Amino acid sequence: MTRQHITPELRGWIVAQAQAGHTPESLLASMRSSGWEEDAAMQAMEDALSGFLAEQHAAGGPPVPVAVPDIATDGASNVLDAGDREVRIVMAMRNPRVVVLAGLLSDEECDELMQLAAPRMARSETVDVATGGNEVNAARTSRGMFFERGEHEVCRRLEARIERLLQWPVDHGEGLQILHYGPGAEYRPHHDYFDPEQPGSATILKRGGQRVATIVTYLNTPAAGGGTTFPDVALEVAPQKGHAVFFSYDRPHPVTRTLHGGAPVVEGEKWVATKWLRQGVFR
Ligand SMILES: O=C(O)CCC(=O)C(=O)O
Ligand SMILES: [Fe+2]
Repeated sequence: MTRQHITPELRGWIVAQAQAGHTPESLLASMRSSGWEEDAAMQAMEDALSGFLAEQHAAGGPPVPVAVPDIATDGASNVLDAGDREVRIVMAMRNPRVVVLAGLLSDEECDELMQLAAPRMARSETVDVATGGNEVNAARTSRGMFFERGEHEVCRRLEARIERLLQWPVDHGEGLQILHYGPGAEYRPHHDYFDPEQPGSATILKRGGQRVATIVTYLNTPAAGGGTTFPDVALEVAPQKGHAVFFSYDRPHPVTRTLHGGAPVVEGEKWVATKWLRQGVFR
């Protein structure tokens, strides 16, 4: 394939078409009909759009999007093969990308994770973006702990299912985090990615790069409250034992509309297992 030169006019046209919501397929068809070869047209589209996004970023716009894990939800079936278990799609939305799954864990597996975590629970800390260390945070009144990746058989099972459903290597994930919320406890809305503007982020990002997706699995069903909220899109996911909510963010920026939180538990308690997926290998 010869790489054809993209004139500024063509580049402008490609960007304008994409912004107007035309699909890559229709752009490709237009370029093919004006004599472009398919491979060259695809390359030109990619060059034009990535060049445009890089300029936007340089001009203070959002960072350039990266590839993120996803769950295939456009097939005819709402049943997914997680390897050793079938998992069902409860709901899926595109922007932000949010998918709710049923049956990611069995009741017994949920119980086992809570039991294994219980003796190790401490007041939750969040990563201190100013220093790269950990801090206790008033916006997060849960208690929590981290398992090492693959620390127990039940962790390995969950990690293998997630790897298979997301087509994202196990070693691109952090260890499971278990959180426990008592009555009134909450996790106020936040983003899970690391803010590149913060001085501590560079240190954090050396280990595995950015977080690009989250999967929160509910280990029990709270008596009342404790939903996972997405305030940008007024969505609330009801916590149910064994269900999980997946969401992805292709850049560390609010344009991803992935602001989310754990609403206060009104009655009873709430246990979750959170898995964060990274861009690269997390060691
Ligand atoms: O508890 C929830 O519903 C959300 C947990 C969460 O946002 C997190 O662990 O990052
Ligand atoms: Fe979160």
